[in-house]
Amino acid sequence: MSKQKLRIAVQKSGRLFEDSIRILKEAGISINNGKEQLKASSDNFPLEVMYLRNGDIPQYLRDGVVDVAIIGENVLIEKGKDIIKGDKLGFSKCRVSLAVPKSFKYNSIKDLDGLKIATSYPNTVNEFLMEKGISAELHIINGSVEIAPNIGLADAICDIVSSGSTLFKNGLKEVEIMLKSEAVLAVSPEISQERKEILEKLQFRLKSVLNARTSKYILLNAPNNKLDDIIRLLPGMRSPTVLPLAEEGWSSVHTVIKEDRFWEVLDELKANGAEGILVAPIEKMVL
Ligand SMILES: Nc1ncnc2c1ncn2[C@@H]1O[C@H](COP(=O)(O)OP(=O)(O)OP(=O)(O)O)[C@@H](O)[C@H]1O
Ligand SMILES: O=P(O)(O)OC[C@H]1O[C@H](OP(=O)(O)OP(=O)(O)O)[C@H](O)[C@@H]1O
Ligand SMILES: [Mg+2]
Repeated sequence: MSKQKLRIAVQKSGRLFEDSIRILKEAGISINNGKEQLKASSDNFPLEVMYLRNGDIPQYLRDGVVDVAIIGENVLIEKGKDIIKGDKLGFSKCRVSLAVPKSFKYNSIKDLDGLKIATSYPNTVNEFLMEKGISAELHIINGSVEIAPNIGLADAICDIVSSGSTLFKNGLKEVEIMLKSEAVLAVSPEISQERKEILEKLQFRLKSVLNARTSKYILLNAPNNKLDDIIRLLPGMRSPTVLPLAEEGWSSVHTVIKEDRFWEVLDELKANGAEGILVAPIEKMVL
């Protein structure tokens, strides 16, 4: 095996840290030192982990000092348009939105023309406003953006929204969603061919973890005369496994299903005579 290691940047502390480490672990990659070290190696996969500030990661990727990173799409849109976005990782889902005080009579984006907007995402806001032909004065602040209207610093804000509770607590309402974001595996445009090969192995493992997370293994008993209908509802990976039950006229059907699809088809399965429906988690799923 090659001596080269793939260098991955992971947020040192914050919203992305725990889920980033968890997904690497579920992909079978053990990371030795704690994050106090700022740099750690895996002993069972050619990977070196650098713990960095989220906001600094696009520059490290651009310079080729790290090869890949787990980072919010929103940060790439703000300051890493030249970075390859890579696969979505399914966590840290949020949106970047404009919000105004509840009492603000908001009809359209035109209402923000000439006003002051506080944000940590100036490029994203500027681009959005420019597209709409609106000009506003931006106040760039790094945190606690939602407090800006209350202290008279701005008329509106642009920040990350997830549950909406920070907006609510600060008496604000979301009026425009500028973009939706989740964690992605971003890739440096400078990555070497040799490290790209390691990256492909990592991507394959991450996909298996993500497929497993969103899928369930389902087992049920079905009367034989309804098997065709039930199989139509549960196409599975290639096709379901059908095994005869000890009781004449009945079969056991085993298959894999996306979790959200399960709830959609449950009533139809029951209407077709399915019984004893069991749903179990899947640890890894290799397609
Ligand atoms: N409330 C939230 N819900 C879901 N995802 C979020 C939320 N807030 C932030 N995120 C996502 O997690 C990423 C990291 O957010 P976090 O607040 O931990 O870092 P930061 O303070 O912006 O960065 P740094 O590491 O530079 O201090 C964001 O870029 C965004 O993609
Ligand atoms: O819609 P909500 O679920 O309330 O989430 C949104 C809040 O979460 C983030 O802040 P965070 O808690 O990461 O604090 P920070 O400003 O210190 O990064 C973001 O900047 C918002 O303030
Ligand atoms: Mg934050």
